[in-house]
Amino acid sequence: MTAAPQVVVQANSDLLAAATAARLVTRLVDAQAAKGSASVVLTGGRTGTAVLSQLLAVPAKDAVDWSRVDFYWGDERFLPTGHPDRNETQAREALLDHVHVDPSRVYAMEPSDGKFGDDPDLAASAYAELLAAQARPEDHGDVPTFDVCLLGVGEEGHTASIFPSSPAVYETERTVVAVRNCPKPPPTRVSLTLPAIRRSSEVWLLTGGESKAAAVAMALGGAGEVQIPAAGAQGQRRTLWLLDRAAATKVPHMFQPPLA
Ligand SMILES: O=C(O)[C@H](O)[C@@H](O)[C@H](O)[C@H](O)COP(=O)(O)O
Repeated sequence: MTAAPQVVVQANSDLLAAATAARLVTRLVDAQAAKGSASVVLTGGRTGTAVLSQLLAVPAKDAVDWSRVDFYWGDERFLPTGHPDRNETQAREALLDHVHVDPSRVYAMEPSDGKFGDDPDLAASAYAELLAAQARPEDHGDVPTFDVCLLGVGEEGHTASIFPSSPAVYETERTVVAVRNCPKPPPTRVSLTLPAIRRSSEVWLLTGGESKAAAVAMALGGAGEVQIPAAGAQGQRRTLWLLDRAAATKVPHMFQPPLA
């Protein structure tokens, strides 16, 4: 059972990133208060990376014990270590290098020059094994119950590196897969699958700009996940669409906030 979508709209993309960062601090603080640690799945893309940068500006950011946060990725561009286009590289530059994380709790997906060489299938299998090892009995599966899974959304409705009508979107068993011939460069990636994403406690889809309005409207309007993979990204307890006004222009009326 997953949670029906909720929509929160901010005036512009900067406010979207800042408000999401503040919301994330609160979510991590609450998770740590409840169980001593917190887990977050990071996303690549402009919006996701902007949220990480904005986290540094959140006055209460150090209410989070960053050494007790488990960091995962929803997807990774399959590139060499330190490549500027890797989501890990961008996340380290935006946030992880600036707060006191526990390096052993930062779970990056293998690079293309890592221990599995340039085989993305082996890198995907290794990450699936890592997730299974991190899962506890109460998670009821081979993926930890991530406190929050951050996801971006593409113009054609992709999320993570799960693209419309792609082999990844049809995956029902594996939790992590290699993605080849990706329409968004670079072509080779490693990605969580929708079944893995749906093990999250909360899924936050964050996107802005007019170019995303159609995909957002279709996802919230009932499109299937094969056509709009972001529509299949739902959390066990909460599914939150965090938008700016430009991306929300076509959101179905049922999601419009009550008039003040
Ligand atoms: O590795 C990636 O590229 C991301 O994981 C991808 O899913 C991204 O989040 C969306 O394409 C949105 O990207 P923007 O926020 O830059 O539009």
